[in-house]
Amino acid sequence: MKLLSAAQTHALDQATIKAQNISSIDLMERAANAVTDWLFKELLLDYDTEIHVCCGPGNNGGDGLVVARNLHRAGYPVRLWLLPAARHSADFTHQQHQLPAGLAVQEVNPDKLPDIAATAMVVDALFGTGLSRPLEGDAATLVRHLNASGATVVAVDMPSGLFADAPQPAGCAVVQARYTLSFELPKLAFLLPQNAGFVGDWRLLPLGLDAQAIREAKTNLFFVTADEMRGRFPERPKFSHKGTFGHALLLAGSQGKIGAAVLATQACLRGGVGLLTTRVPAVGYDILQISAPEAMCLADPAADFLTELPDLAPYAAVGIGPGLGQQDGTREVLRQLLTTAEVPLVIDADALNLLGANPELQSLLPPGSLLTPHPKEFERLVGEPARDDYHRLEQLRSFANHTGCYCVLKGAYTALATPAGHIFFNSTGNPGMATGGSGDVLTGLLLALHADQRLSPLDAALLGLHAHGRAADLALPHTGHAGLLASDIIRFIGPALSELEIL
Ligand SMILES: NC(=O)C1=CN([C@@H]2O[C@H](COP(=O)(O)OP(=O)(O)OC[C@H]3O[C@@H](n4cnc5c(N)ncnc54)[C@H](O)[C@@H]3O)[C@@H](O)[C@H]2O)[C@@H](O)CC1
Ligand SMILES: Nc1ncnc2c1ncn2[C@@H]1O[C@H](COP(=O)(O)OP(=O)(O)O)[C@@H](O)[C@H]1O
Ligand SMILES: [K+]
Repeated sequence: MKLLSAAQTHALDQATIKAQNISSIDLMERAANAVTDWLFKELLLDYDTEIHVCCGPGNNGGDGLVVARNLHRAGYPVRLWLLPAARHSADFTHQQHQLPAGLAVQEVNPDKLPDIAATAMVVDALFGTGLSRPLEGDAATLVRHLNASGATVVAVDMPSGLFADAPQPAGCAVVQARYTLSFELPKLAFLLPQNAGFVGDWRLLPLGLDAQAIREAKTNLFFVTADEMRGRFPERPKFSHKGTFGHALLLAGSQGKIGAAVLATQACLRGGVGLLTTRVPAVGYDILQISAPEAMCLADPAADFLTELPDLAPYAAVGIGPGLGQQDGTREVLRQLLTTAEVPLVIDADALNLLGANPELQSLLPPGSLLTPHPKEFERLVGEPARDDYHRLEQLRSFANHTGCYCVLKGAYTALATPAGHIFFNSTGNPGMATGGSGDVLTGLLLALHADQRLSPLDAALLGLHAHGRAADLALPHTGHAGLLASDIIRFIGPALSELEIL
């Protein structure tokens, strides 16, 4: 799915109105009816629920007027609050004239704000994508009052005060929604950790926007859905053999962190690799052979950390990083790998930290490699803390662009930046994955997919990120969030990948 800016969203509304020969009021009715349907179906409101609908002066407010009208007609005791404003949009004014006589309407008085019980439901229709500056004055006062009430806030399109595609200054008033009901396409703001407290759980409601206009909209930001990934993982041909799926080399582990090598090894095997050789320091040899008999093990001459790069000739892809440590000898293994490898590289964990501590190594990165930092590793890599999540995305894009590499930023909605400047947000996964070893599993899985010559580097990365989160989602009913272990993710890699084989 494309992520569009506020301006593009507006243009898409206009294109839909033209293509479908409808009025903007028709589109507003569709939007507001979708919101009302959702409230009926999902919130199961009692007829004595206290409901407040707060409307701003634009079309977001217009949506709110229609929602209030719908709820009132359905017999709910709705109170409608209008924010004082010098001007209103034409569609707002039109909808204001359609309000039924029995519906209680009041203008917000900042000196006597509405009494709102903590058990109430509030529909926030103050501002949507038309927000042009941070909230202040009456609007900010009302928003702070709503947030303090403890009521369940359902935001229409956007939590009011939040920009769809840009940061707002710290401390600004922004609605803290329990749910945000947006239309058809998500907004970039929904995917960033700094906005989680405002957006709450977000849902996309159908609006029937013009498909051709969506196809033609230009963007370099995408939210990757399960529907889009289906059919992109090629089935295994009947006469395939282990050579068909590539021989991968994994460089991992150090004294006390052989577990990371084991997890990445097992995940790589479950990722469908044809053959896997794992290189560990000698201390890890027995452990690895016992815990992953399907993998071959090459012990380094050193006991506790890697000091020598094996001959790379047999391998279709190389992964490096999980549990590696940052010893000088290991740094030299990394340097040698970067200068000699002619196959795709997957670079994670301490290999990233070594790249951060030794920036001269970054110029050796073979173009097309995949790096998988979490935000802290990414900060070490670029050597500069991000101002906010939007700035971090720009750093990510610029890093991918100047190194010619694919670079991931891990977390909820993991982002993948490509050398061409696109950013893809992953849609799978859950907070149970915030536990040691989840990232090692990702590295192993990505390595398997990079060794599979049938996949482009981009498809390998997108499929790996999607399947990793999906495997954790499949494990969740068996473990719960707290009980989810990295090894549970490994168990469900197979089923997660199978889902992606079928259209
Ligand atoms: N355009 C369309 O056809 C549709 C629009 N829809 C709704 O319309 C919304 C966008 O409507 P608008 O473009 O009218 O924009 P908004 O309703 O989000 O806000 C614009 C209004 O708020 C004022 N404003 C902006 N920032 C302010 C601030 N900080 N303090 C005080 N006033 C401020 C503007 O001057 C303008 O009057 C969407 O979010 C969505 O909810 C939906 O009804 C679907 C159809
Ligand atoms: N709240 C979350 N929601 C979804 N995915 C998450 C969440 N927290 C962590 N993850 C995923 O789990 C993995 C954690 O990786 P990482 O931080 O490297 O862990 P480790 O180094 O312990 O293996 C990443 O793929 C990340 O996207
Ligand atoms: K809103």
